[in-house]
Formats: sequence, structure tokens, C-alpha cells
Amino acid sequence: MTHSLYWFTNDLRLSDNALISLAAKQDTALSFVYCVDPQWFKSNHHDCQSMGQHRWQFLAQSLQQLNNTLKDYGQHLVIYHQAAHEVIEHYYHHHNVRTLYCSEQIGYDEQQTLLNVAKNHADLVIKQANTFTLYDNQQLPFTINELPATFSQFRKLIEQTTPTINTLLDPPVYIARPLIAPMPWPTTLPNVSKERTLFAGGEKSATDHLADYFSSANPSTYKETRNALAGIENSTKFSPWLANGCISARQIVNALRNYEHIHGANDSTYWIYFELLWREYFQLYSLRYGNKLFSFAGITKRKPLTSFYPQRFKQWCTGTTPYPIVNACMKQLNKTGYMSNRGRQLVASCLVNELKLDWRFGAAYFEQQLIDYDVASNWGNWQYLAGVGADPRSGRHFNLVKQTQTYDANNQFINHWQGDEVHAIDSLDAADWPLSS
Ligand SMILES: Cc1cc2nc3c(=O)[nH]c(=O)nc-3n(C[C@H](O)[C@H](O)[C@H](O)COP(=O)(O)OP(=O)(O)OC[C@H]3O[C@@H](n4cnc5c(N)ncnc54)[C@H](O)[C@@H]3O)c2cc1C
Repeated sequence: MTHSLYWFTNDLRLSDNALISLAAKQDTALSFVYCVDPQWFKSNHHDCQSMGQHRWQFLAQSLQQLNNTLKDYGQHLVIYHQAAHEVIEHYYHHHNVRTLYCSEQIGYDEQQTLLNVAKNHADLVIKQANTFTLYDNQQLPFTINELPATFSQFRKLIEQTTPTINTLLDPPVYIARPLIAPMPWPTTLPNVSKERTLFAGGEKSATDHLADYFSSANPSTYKETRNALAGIENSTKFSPWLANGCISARQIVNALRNYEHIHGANDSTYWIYFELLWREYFQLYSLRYGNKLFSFAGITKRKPLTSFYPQRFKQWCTGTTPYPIVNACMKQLNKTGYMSNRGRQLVASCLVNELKLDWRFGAAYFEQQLIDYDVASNWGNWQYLAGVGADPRSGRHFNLVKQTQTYDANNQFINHWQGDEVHAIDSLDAADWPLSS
């Protein structure tokens, strides 16, 4: 008898999860797995890890909550500290798995893993559904290859054609029995810090936050407050849960429409949707451009006139540059795993324009640090800022003095994060790479 395997990726929820709804319909034994790839914790060629401590803590919390929810169905989540293709291979050979459920993948590397799995197991049926974006690709008024060159063109097309957003899906009523018994959390995994965090991972935490946010008056002032460098209430803070799939973009837009129905729509409520369209655009951008997302020249044919200086990069990462606002933002990121959108724009502009560093090192450091790291939004935004992406103005250079006057006029944010401990940068940077800490 054959069995089925559900491989969770960034779809860590049961509500509004089209793939769970599909898997729940089948009645052969079903296993739920999550694969923590050992590679995520190893140093990469940007001398960063893919998965830093804050990201790991948020992910681990999300997995624990998911496991608890599955228990209500007589099910459980098995966590592996192993590459996904090896885990799938194991289930194929030892548990006769012939159906694999996996959400549609947006990242190039994840797509490659799935392609290789399919190539190596011709009789494995791979069932997929979109669980990550607002619109399914076939609902869009263009094919992926016809993705508009700029966000503005994309937004106008979406607003003119108003594709339907699928109705939200309830969590399943019944899920087939598990294939194997529960297994303990692998002892080889890095410890999960017990320190209190800004946000707790997991589907329940996400839906609690959604309810809290839309029961406040904050959505009606979002547009005026969203650029603030600090303050939980100033922007929605949905990003960490969205990135891990603890909540869907559709659930957020649904709650937004309900809020507008009760309290009225205004520029601010529109702007929340507008920002979610940015997220949507970058997801499609990743699908359209594949591994060009990680290329120095991006989607253009021009390589930026920047290079790599290890000491400067280290100063940027640790928040010890000559620029107080940048230092404060980087220290906030290092301590919390989060940084405001304005902060991200400023530190990225500084890395490229003031420090003259290769933008990919900045993107890799964000990948390690951000609890809301999302491959498409991160690398797409970095390309945009570095002038090798979808920006019609070919790059953004922010005036850090002016930005400080506008967003931190009283130096409150800088003082809070001790950003004014500034250090000059060496003009000559001949240190060995990688630097020892
Ligand atoms: C260099 C750089 C790197 C970034 N890396 C990431 C990343 O890895 N993951 C990530 O989710 N966002 C990333 N962003 C986008 C943005 O900064 C965050 O989504 C936002 O700060 C998250 O906070 P929030 O949920 O309160 O956002 P809000 O302002 O409340 O926006 C609502 C939602 O819209 C989406 N959104 C808003 N702005 C953007 C944007 N510019 N691009 C894509 N989606 C957007 C997010 O899903 C966000 O949760 C990056 C931006 C820059 C400039």
C-alpha cells in the first residue's frame, strides 16, 4: 500500500491553506514533516549563515505551535535536521511514499530541490498549491514572463482588472492517520533561545495579532505612521508570520476589507493593500527572474561600481559605521531580528552608496538576521535599492542627514540604540577575509 507525505515549507498553518485542504481529502496514511537543512546554519560565501538565531527562534516557535495544532487531529509534525531531498528519499524507499504534497515554491533553490526530487522518482506524484501569494498565477492578467517591468505598471494592471481573491478556506475537519509515530525534536538542532521576543512564531500568534491589529484604530492612520523607525503600532508587523506562512496574505486582505466595511476605507487602509501588492510583485519577480535574484548585476547587464571591504562590512553589520542612524538601525536588527522599512532603506543605501559595498553581502546579512526573511522580498528589495532591479530610477541614494532630521529629529531612536558610537572607516582595507570576530 502506498502512503503520502506532506512536506511543510513556508506554509506553517492549517487555516486558508489550499494544500492542506487538498491533502485532507485523501484517506491513505499521511505524514507531516519539516526539514531543517543543516546547511542553513553553516557559514556561506558571504560569511553569513542563512539562518541566524532570531530567525531560528521564530521558526522553531512556529513549528512547535503547528505540531500542537496537528495533535487535535490525532496527527503530529516530524522535524528532521536533514536536507529535504534526503528525507523524501527515505520516505520513498522505507515507507512506500508515492504522493508528495508541497506548496508551490517561489525561491529558485527550493524549486530546484523539487525538480530534482521529481527527476529522481518518476512514479512520485507531486501535488502542489499556491499558499503564499494573494493571487494564483492563473488569476493574473499576464503570464509570469510578461510581468510588468516596474511595480507601478504592475499595480495599475491589478487595479484595472481587479482579479478575484479566492474565498478563505477553513481548517480541515478531518486529516488521515499518521504513517509513523511521533519523534522527539532532534537533539542536534541549535538550541532555541528562551529569551522573550518581540513576536512569537506560530499560526495562533499570527491570528491573535491579526485580530488585535484590526480591532485597533491603527489601520486608519497607517499611511502617516508607517515610516517610523520604531513603535510596534506604526506599521502592521504582519511580515514575520507572512514569511513563514503562519498567516496568508488573503487572510490579511479579508480582515482589511472587514475593517473598511465597519470603519470606512481611507488612504491608510488602501496603503496596507498597496504594500501587500509590493510583496506580491517581488514574489512574481522571483518567479520571473529565477537565480538572477542573487546575481551582482541583478536583472540588468550592468555590474555596480562597488566592491568588497571586509572591515567596512563588519562595521555595517555591528552598527559601528560613521553614520548614527545606520548604527541605530543595525543594532535594533541585531537585538530584535526586526527593522522598519525606512530603516532597511537607509542601511541598504548606506551599504551601497557610502560604504561602496557589494549589495549581496547586505542581502545575505539580512537573510541571516531578519525574522521576516523572505527570499523574494529581501533580494528583490536589495536589487531595487542597488539599482540592478525593478527600479525605473536605477537605484536610490538616501541623504542620511536629511532622513535623520525627518525621522529622528530629537535623536530619540539613535540614543535608544546608542547609534552615536561612530567609527571612521579605513580608506585602505587590506584585511584578510573572513575576519575573525
Ligand atoms: C533592503 C530591504 C530588505 C527587505 N527584506 C524583506 C524581507 O526579507 N521580508 C519581508 O517581508 N520584507 C522585506 N522588506 C520589505 C519591508 O521592509 C518589510 O516587509 C516591512 O518592513 C515589514 O514590516 P511590516 O509588516 O510592519 O510592514 P507594513 O508596512 O505594515 O506592510 C504590510 C506588509 O506589506 C508587505 N510589504 C511592505 N513593504 C514591502 C516591500 N518593500 N517589499 C515587499 N513587501 C512589502 C509586507 O508583507 C508587510 O508585512 C525589505 C525591504 C528592504 C528595503
